[in-house]
Amino acid sequence: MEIERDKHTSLLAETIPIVDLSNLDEEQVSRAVVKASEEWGIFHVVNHGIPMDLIGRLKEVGAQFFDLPETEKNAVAKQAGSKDFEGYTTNLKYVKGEVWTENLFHRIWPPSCINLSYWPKNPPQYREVIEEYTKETKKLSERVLGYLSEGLGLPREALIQGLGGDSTEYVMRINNYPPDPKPDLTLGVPEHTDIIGIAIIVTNEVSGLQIFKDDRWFDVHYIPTAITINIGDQILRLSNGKYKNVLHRAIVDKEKKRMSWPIFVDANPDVVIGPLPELITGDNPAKFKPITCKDFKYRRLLKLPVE
Ligand SMILES: O=C(O)CCC(=O)C(=O)O
Ligand SMILES: [Fe+2]
Repeated sequence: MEIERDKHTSLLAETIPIVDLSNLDEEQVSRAVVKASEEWGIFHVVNHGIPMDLIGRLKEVGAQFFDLPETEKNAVAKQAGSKDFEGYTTNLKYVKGEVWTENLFHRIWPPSCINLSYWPKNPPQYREVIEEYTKETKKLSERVLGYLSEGLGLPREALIQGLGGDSTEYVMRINNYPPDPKPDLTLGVPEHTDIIGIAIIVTNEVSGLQIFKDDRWFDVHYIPTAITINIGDQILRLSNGKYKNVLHRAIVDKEKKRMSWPIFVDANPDVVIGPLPELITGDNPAKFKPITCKDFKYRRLLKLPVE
Protein backbone atom coordinates (compact mmCIF):
# COMPACT_ATOMS: atom_id res chain seq x y z
CA MET A 1 0.00 0.00 0.00
CA GLU A 2 1.36 3.38 -0.97
CA ILE A 3 0.55 6.16 1.42
CA GLU A 4 -0.93 9.15 -0.31
CA ARG A 5 -0.17 12.24 1.66
CA ASP A 6 -1.38 15.62 0.54
CA LYS A 7 1.52 18.01 0.87
CA HIS A 8 -0.34 21.09 2.07
CA THR A 9 -3.03 20.01 4.45
CA SER A 10 -1.66 22.23 7.18
CA LEU A 11 -2.32 25.35 5.10
CA LEU A 12 -6.06 25.00 5.57
CA ALA A 13 -7.25 27.63 7.98
CA GLU A 14 -10.52 25.95 8.89
CA THR A 15 -10.57 24.26 12.26
CA ILE A 16 -12.78 21.63 13.78
CA PRO A 17 -15.52 23.11 16.01
CA ILE A 18 -14.59 24.26 19.51
CA VAL A 19 -17.25 23.92 22.20
CA ASP A 20 -16.95 25.86 25.46
CA LEU A 21 -18.38 23.64 28.17
CA SER A 22 -18.37 26.43 30.75
CA ASN A 23 -21.16 28.24 28.90
CA LEU A 24 -24.05 28.41 31.37
CA ASP A 25 -26.60 28.11 28.58
CA GLU A 26 -26.81 24.30 28.55
CA GLU A 27 -29.08 24.25 25.53
CA GLN A 28 -26.55 26.20 23.52
CA VAL A 29 -23.80 23.78 24.55
CA SER A 30 -25.97 20.81 23.69
CA ARG A 31 -26.79 22.24 20.26
CA ALA A 32 -23.11 22.98 19.56
CA VAL A 33 -22.08 19.41 20.43
CA VAL A 34 -24.90 18.00 18.29
CA LYS A 35 -24.09 20.20 15.29
CA ALA A 36 -20.38 19.37 15.47
CA SER A 37 -21.17 15.65 15.67
CA GLU A 38 -23.54 15.82 12.70
CA GLU A 39 -21.22 17.83 10.49
CA TRP A 40 -17.72 16.81 11.56
CA GLY A 41 -17.87 13.84 13.90
CA ILE A 42 -15.09 15.51 15.88
CA PHE A 43 -14.72 18.62 18.01
CA HIS A 44 -12.60 20.20 20.71
CA VAL A 45 -14.01 20.98 24.14
CA VAL A 46 -12.52 23.74 26.26
CA ASN A 47 -13.26 24.61 29.90
CA HIS A 48 -14.17 20.93 30.22
CA GLY A 49 -13.65 20.81 33.97
CA ILE A 50 -10.80 18.27 33.94
CA PRO A 51 -7.95 19.88 35.91
CA MET A 52 -5.03 20.80 33.66
CA ASP A 53 -2.71 19.63 36.40
CA LEU A 54 -4.18 16.13 36.15
CA ILE A 55 -3.80 16.18 32.35
CA GLY A 56 -0.20 17.26 32.88
CA ARG A 57 0.40 14.29 35.20
CA LEU A 58 -1.28 11.92 32.73
CA LYS A 59 1.13 13.10 30.04
CA GLU A 60 4.06 12.76 32.36
CA VAL A 61 3.40 9.15 33.37
CA GLY A 62 2.75 8.20 29.74
CA ALA A 63 5.99 9.79 28.55
CA GLN A 64 7.94 8.21 31.42
CA PHE A 65 6.65 4.76 30.53
CA PHE A 66 7.75 5.01 26.89
CA ASP A 67 11.16 6.32 27.95
CA LEU A 68 11.85 3.05 29.77
CA PRO A 69 14.15 0.48 28.20
CA GLU A 70 12.42 -2.03 25.95
CA THR A 71 12.85 -4.84 28.48
CA GLU A 72 10.88 -2.90 31.09
CA LYS A 73 8.12 -1.98 28.65
CA ASN A 74 7.87 -5.63 27.75
CA ALA A 75 6.86 -6.38 31.34
CA VAL A 76 3.35 -5.38 30.17
CA ALA A 77 3.69 -6.62 26.58
CA LYS A 78 0.64 -7.81 24.67
CA GLN A 79 0.74 -11.58 24.79
CA ALA A 80 1.70 -13.19 21.50
CA GLY A 81 -1.28 -15.01 20.04
CA SER A 82 -3.67 -13.43 22.52
CA LYS A 83 -7.05 -12.49 21.06
CA ASP A 84 -7.31 -9.57 23.42
CA PHE A 85 -5.81 -6.20 22.62
CA GLU A 86 -4.42 -5.23 26.03
CA GLY A 87 -0.72 -4.60 26.57
CA TYR A 88 2.31 -2.88 25.10
CA THR A 89 3.01 -3.23 21.36
CA THR A 90 5.81 -1.77 19.31
CA ASN A 91 5.80 -1.20 15.59
CA LEU A 92 8.75 1.00 14.81
CA LYS A 93 10.12 0.11 11.42
CA TYR A 94 10.97 1.77 8.13
CA VAL A 95 8.75 -0.05 5.72
CA LYS A 96 6.84 1.83 3.11
CA GLY A 97 3.18 1.84 4.03
CA GLU A 98 3.80 0.66 7.56
CA VAL A 99 2.90 2.38 10.79
CA TRP A 100 5.41 4.07 13.05
CA THR A 101 4.21 3.79 16.59
CA GLU A 102 4.39 1.99 19.87
CA ASN A 103 1.41 1.91 22.16
CA LEU A 104 -0.02 0.75 25.42
CA PHE A 105 -3.61 -0.39 25.65
CA HIS A 106 -5.59 -1.45 28.71
CA ARG A 107 -9.08 -1.31 30.14
CA ILE A 108 -9.72 1.21 32.92
CA TRP A 109 -13.43 0.79 33.73
CA PRO A 110 -15.58 -0.91 35.04
CA PRO A 111 -13.42 -2.39 37.83
CA SER A 112 -14.62 -5.92 36.98
CA CYS A 113 -12.90 -5.81 33.58
CA ILE A 114 -9.59 -4.33 34.72
CA ASN A 115 -6.51 -6.54 34.39
CA LEU A 116 -3.77 -4.82 36.35
CA SER A 117 -1.08 -7.00 34.85
CA TYR A 118 -1.23 -4.70 31.80
CA TRP A 119 -0.85 -1.54 33.89
CA PRO A 120 2.81 -0.45 34.15
CA LYS A 121 4.29 -0.53 37.66
CA ASN A 122 6.81 2.01 36.51
CA PRO A 123 6.47 4.98 36.86
CA PRO A 124 5.11 4.23 40.34
CA GLN A 125 2.41 6.91 40.22
CA TYR A 126 0.97 5.49 36.94
CA ARG A 127 -1.97 3.71 38.53
CA GLU A 128 -3.07 6.56 40.76
CA VAL A 129 -2.98 9.08 37.91
CA ILE A 130 -4.92 6.83 35.52
CA GLU A 131 -7.55 6.09 38.16
CA GLU A 132 -8.07 9.79 38.78
CA TYR A 133 -8.21 10.58 35.05
CA THR A 134 -10.69 7.74 34.49
CA LYS A 135 -13.18 9.29 36.91
CA GLU A 136 -12.92 12.64 35.16
CA THR A 137 -13.24 11.31 31.62
CA LYS A 138 -16.21 9.17 32.60
CA LYS A 139 -18.03 12.30 33.76
CA LEU A 140 -17.10 14.15 30.58
CA SER A 141 -18.15 11.23 28.41
CA GLU A 142 -21.54 10.96 30.10
CA ARG A 143 -22.09 14.68 29.71
CA VAL A 144 -21.35 14.55 25.98
CA LEU A 145 -23.46 11.42 25.46
CA GLY A 146 -26.27 13.23 27.31
CA TYR A 147 -26.16 16.12 24.83
CA LEU A 148 -26.04 13.72 21.89
CA SER A 149 -29.09 11.89 23.26
CA GLU A 150 -30.97 15.18 23.58
CA GLY A 151 -30.09 15.92 19.98
CA LEU A 152 -31.92 12.74 19.03
CA GLY A 153 -35.01 13.98 20.91
CA LEU A 154 -34.44 11.32 23.60
CA PRO A 155 -33.74 11.38 27.36
CA ARG A 156 -30.14 12.10 28.38
CA GLU A 157 -29.46 8.49 29.31
CA ALA A 158 -30.52 7.05 25.93
CA LEU A 159 -27.06 6.67 24.34
CA ILE A 160 -25.41 5.73 27.63
CA GLN A 161 -27.92 2.88 27.89
CA GLY A 162 -27.51 2.10 24.18
CA LEU A 163 -23.79 1.54 24.83
CA GLY A 164 -24.66 -0.90 27.61
CA GLY A 165 -25.08 1.38 30.66
CA ASP A 166 -22.90 0.24 33.55
CA SER A 167 -21.25 -2.47 31.45
CA THR A 168 -19.69 0.08 29.07
CA GLU A 169 -15.94 -0.35 28.96
CA TYR A 170 -13.46 2.50 29.09
CA VAL A 171 -10.13 1.74 27.50
CA MET A 172 -6.90 3.73 27.78
CA ARG A 173 -4.57 3.86 24.83
CA ILE A 174 -1.30 5.72 24.86
CA ASN A 175 0.30 6.21 21.46
CA ASN A 176 3.96 7.14 21.21
CA TYR A 177 5.29 8.25 17.84
CA PRO A 178 9.04 8.91 18.15
CA PRO A 179 10.66 11.26 15.62
CA ASP A 180 10.63 9.47 12.30
CA PRO A 181 13.57 10.14 9.96
CA LYS A 182 11.41 9.06 7.02
CA PRO A 183 7.98 10.53 7.78
CA ASP A 184 6.90 10.44 4.12
CA LEU A 185 7.04 6.66 4.14
CA THR A 186 5.06 6.00 7.27
CA LEU A 187 1.97 7.01 9.17
CA GLY A 188 1.49 6.92 12.93
CA VAL A 189 -1.97 5.47 12.43
CA PRO A 190 -3.43 4.78 8.98
CA GLU A 191 -6.87 6.17 8.16
CA HIS A 192 -9.69 4.60 10.11
CA THR A 193 -12.87 5.31 11.99
CA ASP A 194 -12.90 4.34 15.65
CA ILE A 195 -14.79 1.12 16.15
CA ILE A 196 -16.12 2.34 19.52
CA GLY A 197 -18.71 4.83 20.86
CA ILE A 198 -16.70 7.97 21.41
CA ALA A 199 -13.01 8.71 21.94
CA ILE A 200 -11.75 11.38 24.33
CA ILE A 201 -8.26 12.47 23.31
CA VAL A 202 -5.43 14.56 24.63
CA THR A 203 -2.12 14.91 22.80
CA ASN A 204 1.26 16.49 23.36
CA GLU A 205 2.09 19.78 21.65
CA VAL A 206 3.01 18.20 18.31
CA SER A 207 0.05 18.27 15.89
CA GLY A 208 -0.43 15.23 13.68
CA LEU A 209 -4.05 14.14 13.88
CA GLN A 210 -5.83 14.66 10.57
CA ILE A 211 -9.46 14.17 9.62
CA PHE A 212 -11.20 13.71 6.29
CA LYS A 213 -14.16 15.91 5.43
CA ASP A 214 -15.59 17.21 2.15
CA ASP A 215 -13.01 15.27 0.15
CA ARG A 216 -9.95 16.68 1.87
CA TRP A 217 -7.72 16.10 4.86
CA PHE A 218 -7.69 18.70 7.64
CA ASP A 219 -5.20 19.11 10.43
CA VAL A 220 -6.58 19.02 13.92
CA HIS A 221 -4.57 21.80 15.53
CA TYR A 222 -3.21 21.34 18.99
CA ILE A 223 -4.90 23.58 21.56
CA PRO A 224 -3.15 23.28 24.94
CA THR A 225 -6.31 23.52 27.05
CA ALA A 226 -8.60 21.47 24.80
CA ILE A 227 -9.70 17.87 24.80
CA THR A 228 -10.71 16.38 21.45
CA ILE A 229 -13.79 14.19 21.10
CA ASN A 230 -14.30 11.78 18.18
CA ILE A 231 -17.54 10.08 17.24
CA GLY A 232 -17.02 6.38 16.49
CA ASP A 233 -18.94 3.66 14.67
CA GLN A 234 -21.15 2.66 17.60
CA ILE A 235 -22.65 6.16 17.94
CA LEU A 236 -23.12 6.38 14.16
CA ARG A 237 -25.19 3.19 14.30
CA LEU A 238 -27.10 3.94 17.51
CA SER A 239 -28.06 7.37 16.11
CA ASN A 240 -29.15 5.81 12.80
CA GLY A 241 -26.54 7.80 10.93
CA LYS A 242 -27.26 11.24 12.42
CA TYR A 243 -23.82 11.51 14.05
CA LYS A 244 -20.77 10.97 11.84
CA ASN A 245 -17.96 8.56 12.62
CA VAL A 246 -15.01 10.71 11.63
CA LEU A 247 -12.39 9.22 9.31
CA HIS A 248 -8.98 10.11 10.72
CA ARG A 249 -5.28 9.25 10.74
CA ALA A 250 -2.14 10.42 12.50
CA ILE A 251 1.02 11.54 10.75
CA VAL A 252 4.47 11.53 12.31
CA ASP A 253 7.09 14.24 12.62
CA LYS A 254 10.66 14.10 11.41
CA GLU A 255 12.14 15.80 14.45
CA LYS A 256 9.65 15.80 17.26
CA LYS A 257 8.12 13.04 19.29
CA ARG A 258 4.34 13.02 19.13
CA MET A 259 2.13 11.40 21.76
CA SER A 260 -1.62 10.94 22.16
CA TRP A 261 -3.78 9.59 24.98
CA PRO A 262 -7.20 8.53 23.67
CA ILE A 263 -9.76 6.97 25.98
CA PHE A 264 -12.26 4.82 24.14
CA VAL A 265 -15.81 4.49 25.44
CA ASP A 266 -16.81 1.10 24.15
CA ALA A 267 -19.87 -1.16 24.41
CA ASN A 268 -18.98 -4.56 25.81
CA PRO A 269 -18.85 -7.51 23.39
CA ASP A 270 -22.37 -8.81 24.10
CA VAL A 271 -24.18 -5.51 23.62
CA VAL A 272 -26.29 -5.38 20.45
CA ILE A 273 -25.58 -2.21 18.53
CA GLY A 274 -28.21 -0.95 16.11
CA PRO A 275 -30.31 2.17 15.68
CA LEU A 276 -32.14 3.06 18.93
CA PRO A 277 -35.69 1.72 18.33
CA GLU A 278 -37.32 5.05 19.36
CA LEU A 279 -35.68 6.72 16.35
CA ILE A 280 -37.14 4.43 13.73
CA THR A 281 -40.27 5.66 11.95
CA GLY A 282 -41.72 5.41 8.45
CA ASP A 283 -39.81 8.58 7.57
CA ASN A 284 -36.62 7.43 9.24
CA PRO A 285 -36.16 3.75 8.43
CA ALA A 286 -33.28 1.86 10.03
CA LYS A 287 -30.02 2.35 8.11
CA PHE A 288 -28.17 -0.39 10.00
CA LYS A 289 -28.93 -3.91 11.16
CA PRO A 290 -28.49 -4.71 14.87
CA ILE A 291 -25.33 -6.72 15.53
CA THR A 292 -23.45 -7.69 18.69
CA CYS A 293 -20.41 -5.61 19.35
CA LYS A 294 -18.29 -8.76 19.23
CA ASP A 295 -19.48 -9.70 15.73
CA PHE A 296 -19.26 -6.12 14.55
CA LYS A 297 -15.60 -5.83 15.57
CA TYR A 298 -14.75 -9.23 14.18
CA ARG A 299 -16.21 -8.36 10.80
CA ARG A 300 -14.58 -4.94 10.72
CA LEU A 301 -11.22 -6.44 11.61
CA LEU A 302 -11.46 -8.90 8.74
CA LYS A 303 -12.83 -6.16 6.48
CA LEU A 304 -16.06 -8.10 5.94
CA PRO A 305 -19.19 -6.10 5.05
CA VAL A 306 -21.40 -5.05 7.96
CA GLU A 307 -24.99 -4.08 7.19
O1 LIG B 1 -2.70 9.93 17.65
C1 LIG B 1 -3.81 10.44 17.50
O2 LIG B 1 -4.00 11.64 17.56
C2 LIG B 1 -5.01 9.57 17.23
C3 LIG B 1 -4.76 8.11 17.36
C4 LIG B 1 -5.94 7.31 16.96
O3 LIG B 1 -6.68 7.67 16.07
C5 LIG B 1 -6.26 6.06 17.65
O4 LIG B 1 -5.48 5.64 18.53
O5 LIG B 1 -7.33 5.47 17.35
FE1 LIG C 1 -8.60 6.59 16.08
